[in-house]
Amino acid sequence: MSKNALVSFKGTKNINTEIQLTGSKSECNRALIISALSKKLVKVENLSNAADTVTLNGILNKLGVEGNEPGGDSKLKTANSELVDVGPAGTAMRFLSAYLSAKNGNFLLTGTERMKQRPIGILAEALKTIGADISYAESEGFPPLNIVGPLDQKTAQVKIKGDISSQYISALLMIAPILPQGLTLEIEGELTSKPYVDMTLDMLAEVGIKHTWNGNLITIEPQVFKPGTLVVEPDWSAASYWYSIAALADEAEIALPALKEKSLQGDSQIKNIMKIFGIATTKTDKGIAISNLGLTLDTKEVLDLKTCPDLAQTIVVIAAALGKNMAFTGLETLKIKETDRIAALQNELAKIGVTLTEDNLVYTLNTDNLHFPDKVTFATYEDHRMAMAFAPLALLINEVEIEEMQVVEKSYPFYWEDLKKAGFEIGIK
Ligand SMILES: O=C(O)C1=C[C@@H](OP(=O)(O)O)[C@@H](O)[C@H](O)C1
Ligand SMILES: C=C(OP(=O)(O)O)C(=O)O
Repeated sequence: MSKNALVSFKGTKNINTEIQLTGSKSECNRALIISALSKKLVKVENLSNAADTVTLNGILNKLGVEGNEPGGDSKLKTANSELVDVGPAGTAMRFLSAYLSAKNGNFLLTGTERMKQRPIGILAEALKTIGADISYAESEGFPPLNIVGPLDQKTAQVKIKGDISSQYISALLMIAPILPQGLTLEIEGELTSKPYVDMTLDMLAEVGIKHTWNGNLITIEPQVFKPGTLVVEPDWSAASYWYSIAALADEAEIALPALKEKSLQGDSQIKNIMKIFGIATTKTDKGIAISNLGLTLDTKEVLDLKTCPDLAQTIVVIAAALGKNMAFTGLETLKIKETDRIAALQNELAKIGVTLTEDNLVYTLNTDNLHFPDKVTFATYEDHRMAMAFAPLALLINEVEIEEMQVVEKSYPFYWEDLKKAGFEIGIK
């Protein structure tokens, strides 16, 4: 049964703590797929306890690594398909669509009701062009998918739209080395969430997979994985909530061990963005430390979040709470994530008198009527990032109630324990 968190922070708002963040779910989910494709020649270290990673790991372990090579005519003729349920994990859905297409077997790939509304047609059609046997089990263009593998490669050249989700591109790039002809992806339109494609290519490079990227063409030839270990870094998207806590506190010194300034994760750019809100990041022997310098900058610039969509809720909520009428671009993909994150932000910010309005793809905050009631209950819409972005408001609101507190498990299961460690009181209703 779902429970709500009652979050408060009594006394002076000084935060002095050290938080050991879990591994990046994006890095983990790539590492797990790469490890399976390499038939376990590649090992993974520092696996995250994020539910999305636990789910993908469980699925891959159950499927085993036999039959991971396309090309033969080993298709299973059986009518019975194996059910593969990713729950709410977007990366697992997208990466497995490609992975299962290349694997010998007959699969029904599905997820939560929300997952069935998150588009997958661009990836499924690209896979079909390559030679995969995929059909839509319910609605055209959406999960669940019927997949009969292994694919019989027809072509190495495939066009793919870049502006809906980078996960489609990462999914294809990871299977490219094991395809008999490799792959050349021609990215059409603007590439959204580019750092996630860089992360995929960097992790492939770590295990010996070379690529070329010229203009909008990315090519990976057939290649073998080099044995090795992919060591997962802590999650920078999770770190963003500690920047938010630092920004809303009166004073803050927060150590985040093992976090790397130079990271494979694009969300590490939170360290630059948060300078606007007076948060300094320093490198330490153990990792990084963040502190509140007590001065915020007046920014008139429009902040483009196209390369870091998972930071959007964190940043929009901090700006709203600090009364900054900032403007943002690059938020187009937020509508197809765990929930329609634009609508969710609009609904919940209204509870503190803030509006977020769109004009020509520019989203502007109006905080002229910002106020903090004694208690506010925030809905989370089955979205971990709604819970984690709004809970820090307990530094400004006497009591914050976060509905369905367990949503955080998707990427950061120990979020509530870590808040307690930092001095927050967490009641459960
Ligand atoms: O590849 C990844 O690990 C991810 C890519 C991003 O999605 P989009 O490419 O759909 O923006 C991001 O929002 C998601 O949380 C993780
Ligand atoms: C969008 C997210 O995840 P996914 O697309 O993998 O479900 C997220 O973690 O914010």
